[in-house]
Amino acid sequence: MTKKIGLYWFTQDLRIDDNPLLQRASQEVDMLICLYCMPDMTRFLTHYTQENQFGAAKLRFLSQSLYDLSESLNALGQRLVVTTEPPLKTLANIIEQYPVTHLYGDYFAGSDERHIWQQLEVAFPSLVMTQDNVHSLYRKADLPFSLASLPATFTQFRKQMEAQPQLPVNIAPPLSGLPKPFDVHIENTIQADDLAQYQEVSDSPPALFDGGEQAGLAHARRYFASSLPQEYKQTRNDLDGMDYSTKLSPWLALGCLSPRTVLARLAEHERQYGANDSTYWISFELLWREYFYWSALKNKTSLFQFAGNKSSAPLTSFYAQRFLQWKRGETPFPIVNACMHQLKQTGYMSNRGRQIVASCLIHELQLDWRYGAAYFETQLVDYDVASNWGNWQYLAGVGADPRGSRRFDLDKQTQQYDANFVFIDRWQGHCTAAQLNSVDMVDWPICHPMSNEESL
Ligand SMILES: Cc1cc2nc3c(=O)[nH]c(=O)nc-3n(C[C@H](O)[C@H](O)[C@H](O)COP(=O)(O)OP(=O)(O)OC[C@H]3O[C@@H](n4cnc5c(N)ncnc54)[C@H](O)[C@@H]3O)c2cc1C
Repeated sequence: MTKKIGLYWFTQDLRIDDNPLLQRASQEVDMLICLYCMPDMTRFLTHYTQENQFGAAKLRFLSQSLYDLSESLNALGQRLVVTTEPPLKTLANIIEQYPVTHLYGDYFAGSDERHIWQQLEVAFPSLVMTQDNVHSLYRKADLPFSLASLPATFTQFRKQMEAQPQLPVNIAPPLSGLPKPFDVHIENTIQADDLAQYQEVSDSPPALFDGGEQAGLAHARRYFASSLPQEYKQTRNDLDGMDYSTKLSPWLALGCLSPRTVLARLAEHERQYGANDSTYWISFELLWREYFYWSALKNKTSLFQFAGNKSSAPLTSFYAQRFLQWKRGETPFPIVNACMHQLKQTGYMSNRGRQIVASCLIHELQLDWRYGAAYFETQLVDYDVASNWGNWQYLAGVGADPRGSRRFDLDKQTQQYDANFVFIDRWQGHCTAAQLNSVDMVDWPICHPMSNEESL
């Protein structure tokens, strides 16, 4: 009998625990290839961000996560192949050159991955291709509506999901082993030792997060064993520190942690400490993540379009200088600068901070929101296509917000969240020379009046 050879394409599902798709592959095929293709700075990203590489914290977290996955796969008798070659070319080459019978992949929220999947479906009609929801809390069959009738707002979505008799938090049983690896020759692979070396980027500050499933599980265990979730709702809008919010997003974003596992830990916490408004609010935020995920699947490429899912685009222009100031944290707004420095150095920014800097880019700097979203994509350790682009659209008034765009008063935000400038001082937000325009409407350099000291 001919052997069944499977190819598992890892993307944002870098884990063994609660991975129903890997579970399925382990039952269906005799041999398996486990593949991950490193993300690259696409032309789109380079164009929108004027950057040519990802942030150091993001790369470190990713490589740690891949190293951890590779170790876990080894322990189950498997091997992870990591390549810098693009996914479509790599997948197509493997399927053409080797007797691959089955292909497995997550239900990707990203349109690039979905496009690749569709191209493979057309090119290899006899290949058995299986997708499952590894990244999300729900599976498609759990939704009480079809994707086409996904509610237009988060509140409607949440109400319908919460009205379900019981949240379907079925965690896949642990894997006891995996089919043997099938040997393939792939160009430009990265060895596990090199992934380990990636972890130490010499000139970057100490990392906030350790990548990988083991670190993610340990973090979730620690967080939910503490009393922190009891006051989450009161603290979640803080700007700095590790304890004011769950800090689960980096592991959730790369799929090192399953959202179902997080909900199970939350339920354990509630049994031990009691449920309150704050513990409920953690599941509320996870529902936001879920809403953005299903919206991305429904809205497809409009997630990246200027007008989003509206009929007309916002009125903006492009000011290269302003965008550069925003990225570098050199705007006239100290709180924005502090947040942007924090992002650059750590790969992380609080939810409040993200709302503040996005509002600044959209309203004060009057830039196209996609420049901001793309820059976040290159820097965030917890970058998630659906949550990132969905939140940006929401704030720009072209997404799922029934209220239209949201402008944050930056002075008020500073008074409310950093009245004593502790955060601004720590992240060096004061930028004395900052001004928005360096040239006037006919490109003539603007001379600002000299200060008293300079004029003496
Ligand atoms: C402009 C902008 C861009 C963003 N980009 C991303 C992104 O790329 N990846 C990402 O995971 N989150 C993104 N968020 C959402 C949110 O800021 C982060 O999830 C949160 O700050 C992560 O920290 P935490 O895990 O401590 O969150 P917590 O406050 O502890 O929340 C728990 C979990 O709920 C989810 N969550 C919380 N808030 C949101 C939200 N607004 N939208 C979607 N999910 C949410 C996350 O999975 C988070 O880990 C963005 C928000 C804004 C305003």
